[in-house]
Amino acid sequence: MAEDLVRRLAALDACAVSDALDRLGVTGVALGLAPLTGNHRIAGRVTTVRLVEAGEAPPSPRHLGTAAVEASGPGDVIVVEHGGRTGVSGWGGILSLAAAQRGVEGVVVDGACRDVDESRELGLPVFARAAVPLTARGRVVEQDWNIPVTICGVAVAPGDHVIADGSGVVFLPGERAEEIVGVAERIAARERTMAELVKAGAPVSEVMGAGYETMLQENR
Ligand SMILES: O=C([O-])CC(=O)C(=O)O
Ligand SMILES: [Mg+2]
Repeated sequence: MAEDLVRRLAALDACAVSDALDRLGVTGVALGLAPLTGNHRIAGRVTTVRLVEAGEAPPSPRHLGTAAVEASGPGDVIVVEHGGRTGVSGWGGILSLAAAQRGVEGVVVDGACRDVDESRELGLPVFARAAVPLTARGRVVEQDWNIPVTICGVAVAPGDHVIADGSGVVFLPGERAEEIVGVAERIAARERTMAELVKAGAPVSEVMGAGYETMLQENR
């Protein structure tokens, strides 16, 4: 069931899901993140990590993110609350290697990451605010993982779903994911029909007429 939902979500894109959120009046678009490792689309269930400034949490005997990596696999996306920090990395290449080995779908960081070239070569998609060479060590630490976090102002909990592509990152609250995916599928189907009409020579002013302007207000 959960796997089926991830498969259906992965067949969509961030814009169709964003439109579904608009239609349903649900918050979930995380503004300010972009794919740093190439053109990817990822979708999956959320595993969370929260980072804080070193000194705000007891020193840890393990590097940030490692527990989340070891608990994750195919169908999972690791989501790192990094407070929007762009001056220090909240994710790196050895973490990406371990995540790729486990089949993790990708990583979302609300802040900067490093070793971007390594992650790209591994084919491990990383969405973040920026790239920076500065290590996390001595600067930020993991305060906790598998807990509710805030990503670009959006409340995100373990078990929520996420889709990310070249247009950005969109979260689907756990209890509404099925409903949101259903609405997004209908929006995507309608857009496919519109694209076919444009390819067949229909005027775009008609295809994207009043029906397009109001389609996110309709209750169907
Ligand atoms: O030290 C760090 O920030 C983490 C790092 O480079 C890696 O995971 O390769
Ligand atoms: Mg490294």
